[in-house]
Amino acid sequence: DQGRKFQANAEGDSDELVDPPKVEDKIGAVPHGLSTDSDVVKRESESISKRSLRSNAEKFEFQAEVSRLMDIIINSLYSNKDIFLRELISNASDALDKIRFLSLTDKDVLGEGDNTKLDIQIKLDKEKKILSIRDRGIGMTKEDLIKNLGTIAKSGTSAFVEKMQTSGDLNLIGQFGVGFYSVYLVADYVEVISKNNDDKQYVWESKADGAFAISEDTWNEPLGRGTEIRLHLKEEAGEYLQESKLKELVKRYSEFINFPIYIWASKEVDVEVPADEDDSSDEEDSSESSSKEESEDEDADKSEDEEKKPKTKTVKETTYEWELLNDVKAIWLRNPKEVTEEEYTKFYHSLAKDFSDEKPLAWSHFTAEGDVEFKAVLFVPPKAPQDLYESYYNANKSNLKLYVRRVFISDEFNELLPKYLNFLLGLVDSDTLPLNVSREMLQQHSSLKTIKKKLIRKALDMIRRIADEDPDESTDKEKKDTSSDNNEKKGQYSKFWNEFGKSIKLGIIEDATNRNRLAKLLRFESTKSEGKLTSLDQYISRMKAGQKDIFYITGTSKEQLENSPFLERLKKKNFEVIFFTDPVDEYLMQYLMDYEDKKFQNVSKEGLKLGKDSKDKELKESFKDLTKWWKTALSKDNVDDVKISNRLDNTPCVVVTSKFGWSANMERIMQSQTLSDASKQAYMRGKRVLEVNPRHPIIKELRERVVKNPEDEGVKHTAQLMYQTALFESGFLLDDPKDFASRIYDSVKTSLDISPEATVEEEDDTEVEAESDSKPEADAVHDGDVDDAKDEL
Ligand SMILES: Nc1ncnc2c1ncn2[C@@H]1O[C@H](COP(=O)(O)OP(=O)(O)OP(=O)(O)O)[C@@H](O)[C@H]1O
Repeated sequence: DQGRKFQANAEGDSDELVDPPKVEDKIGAVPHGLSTDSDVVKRESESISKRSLRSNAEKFEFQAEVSRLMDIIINSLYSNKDIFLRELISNASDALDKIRFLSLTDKDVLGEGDNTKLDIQIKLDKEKKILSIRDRGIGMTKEDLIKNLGTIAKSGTSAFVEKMQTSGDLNLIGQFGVGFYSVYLVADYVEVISKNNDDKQYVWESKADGAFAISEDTWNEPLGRGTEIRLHLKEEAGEYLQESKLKELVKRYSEFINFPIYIWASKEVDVEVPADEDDSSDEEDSSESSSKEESEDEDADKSEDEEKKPKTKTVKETTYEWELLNDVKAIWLRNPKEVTEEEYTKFYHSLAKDFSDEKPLAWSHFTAEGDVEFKAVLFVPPKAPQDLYESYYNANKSNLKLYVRRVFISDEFNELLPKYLNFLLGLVDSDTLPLNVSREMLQQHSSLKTIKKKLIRKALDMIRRIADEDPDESTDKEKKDTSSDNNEKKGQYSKFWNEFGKSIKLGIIEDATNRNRLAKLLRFESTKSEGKLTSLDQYISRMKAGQKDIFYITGTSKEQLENSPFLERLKKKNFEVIFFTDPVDEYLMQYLMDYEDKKFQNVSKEGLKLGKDSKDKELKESFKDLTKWWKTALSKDNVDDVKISNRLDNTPCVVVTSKFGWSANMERIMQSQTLSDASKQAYMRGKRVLEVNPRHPIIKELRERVVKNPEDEGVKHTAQLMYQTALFESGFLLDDPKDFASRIYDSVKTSLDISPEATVEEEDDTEVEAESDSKPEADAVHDGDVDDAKDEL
C-alpha cells in the first residue's frame, strides 16, 4: 500500500471515481502540481511582504458594491467562520463541472496525466499559516479573474450587502452568488492562482482594502489547469490549520460534492532505521515539517532479544498522504430505501445552499423507466424565497439541475419543469439524453417532454402526499385522534399552502392537463371551514342534497366577505360558500370552471340557483311595476336589468354582474393595475343587474309609491340612492361619489326636518379678506349645514 487511504467508501461507479492523486512517501517531495514549502519560500521572495501586494503587478479597484461587501465580511463579528470552506469547495466543484462538460464534446480540454484528474485538494502550511484549496477545474483567464473576482458586481452583491445591514445571516452568502468573498472571514490576504486552457497562469491577490492586483505567474509551480486559492489566515483563525477541523468541515458541509476531495494529511508511522551512531548526522535533512523521535525504550527491549541482527531502531516519522474525505457516490444513484431522512435533509441543504436547520417539507426520489430513463430527486423547500413571484413571467429560473449520466450539464434548463413548479429544488440525471451534444441541442431533445411530464406527475404526487400525511387534513375525526404519532406531519400542508399556494393556483391557470390534479391541492376558507383551510373534496362532501353548484365569493378579505349581502340567504339556508381573497383567485376562477362534474358559481354573479321556489313566478309578477320602472330609471347608469333576488335576506338590494364579465372585485383589481388599459376595462366590465329583495319593507314601500305615482321626484331620488348604496355594498367603486354624497346629505336633511331650501351660512370674512382669495367651502356640502347636523347627531 502506497499510503492511499480512502476514508469513505468508494465502491462501485469506478467510472465516476477519479484516481486519487499520488501519495508521496516522504515529506518535502513535491506532489505534482501542488505547491510546496519551498515554493512558498520562493513566492515570499516574489512578494515584497505579506502586507503589501506585489509591486510590479497590475492594480485594480474593486467595484464599489464588492468593496462594501468585503468590508462587511472582513470586519464581521460573525462567529460561524467555517462557511468559507464550503463556499470554496462549491466553487471548485462548479469549475470541475464546467471542464467536465466541455470535455464531453472536446476530450482534449482535459489534457493528459494528472490534469485529467478532476479532484479537489486541500493543503495546510502550519508554519506560514496558509491554507490552500486547489481544483483542476476550468480555471480563470486573466480577464475572468478581473471580472469574476472584483470588477463586476452581480445582482446578488447589493442584495446581500443590504441584507447584511439589516439582520442578515452571513450563512446565506452562497445563495447570493458571492460566496468567494467569505474567504475574508478567515484570511486577511488571499492569493488566487489560476490557469485556464486559453491563457497563461495568473495570480490574483488582495488584502480586501479596496484593491486587488494581477500578475502573470512566473514563480509558482505550474498548475496545468485549474485554480489554487491560498488563504493567509488571520491570527485568530488558527483553528483552520488543524487537519481534524478541516476534515470535520468537509464532512459536514461538502458531503454531496461529486468530485473527490482530498486533504494532505499527516500520519505518524514507525520506521526501522539502522541504529548507527553516525547516521544521526544526516537525520535532519528532511523537510522542516517532519519529525523524528527516537523511541529509546522500545529500542532497548528489542536490542536484548535480537542481538545478532544488525542494530536498528524504530523511529516515529511523520509522513503525508492524500486522504479522501468524501463519498463520491451520488445520493440519487442509491436505493431510496437506503437513504436516511437525515441524508435527504443534508442533501437538500447543499442543493439549496441553505444551511439552516429547517427540513424540506417533502421530497421524492424515484427512477423512471421505459423509453426515457432517468433518476430524480425533488424537494419542496420549507420556505418560499422572497422573490418567488416577483418576476414570475419574465424570470427564467429553474432550481433543477440536469445531469446526463452523472455529468452535470446545467441548472438553467427551463424545459424540465413548468413555471408554476419553479419553487421545487432538485435534480434529474438521465441516461437517455445524449452526452456529446451542445446544451442548445439538448434543449430540443424529444425526451425532455417525457421527462417533464413525469416530473410534473411526481411533483404533484409528492405535494398530495404532504396533505395525505397531515392529520390536520383528515376529515375523519377518529383518524385525527389516533394519529398522534404523526405529530411531525401535523400542520405541514397548511404550511405548504401558505408558502406555495399561489403556485398551485398559477398551475391551475396554466396547466390544463393537470388542472384537476391541481384543483385537488387547492385550499381555501369558507363559511363552514371554521377558520381552517378546507378543500374542494371536503366541500363536496358537505354539499346539501340537491345542491348542484359549488358556491364561492371573491373579495379583499374574509372578514369583509363574511358580512356580504350576497351570502345572506345562502347562510340562512345552510349552503357553504368559499371565500377567495387573493387577487389571483379571480383569474383562477376564469379557468377553473368545474370540479368533479360540479360547476362553480360566483354568488355575486347572475345565475345563482338555490333550488326551486314555487313563489318565484308570483313574486316576479307582483313586482313587475317596480322592476320595470326602476330599469327605465337606471338606463343611463348602464344597468342591464332589475330583477327579484333569491339571495337576499336583510338587505334591500344588491348589484350583481353577468356571468362572463368581471366581478366587482375583479373590476377593482383591474383599476388598481397601473398598466391596465381603460378600453379593455370598459369592454370586460360585467353587465350589471340590480336585484331587489321582495320581502324587504323599503322595497315593498317603493313598489307602493311607484304604483301610486311613477313621476314622484322623491321616489326617484330615493331609488337612485338605493342603487348607489347597493353598488357600494356589492363591492363596486362608485363612478360619482360626489353625487352619492349629496344624496345622502339630502336624506339626512329630511330626516332632521331641515328645509330642503336651507343654505350654508355665509362666513363673516371681513377680517381675513385681504389674505384669503379661496372660495368658501360651501359648495363642498351643497346647501346643507353640516355642522349643525353633526351637533344634533
Ligand atoms: N475555483 C474556481 N475556479 C474557477 N472559477 C472560479 C473559482 N472560484 C470562483 N470562480 C469564479 O468566480 C466567480 C465568483 O465566485 P463566487 O463564489 O463569489 O460566486 P458564485 O460561485 O457565482 O456563486 P456562489 O457563491 O453561490 O458559489 C464564480 O462565478 C466563478 O466564475
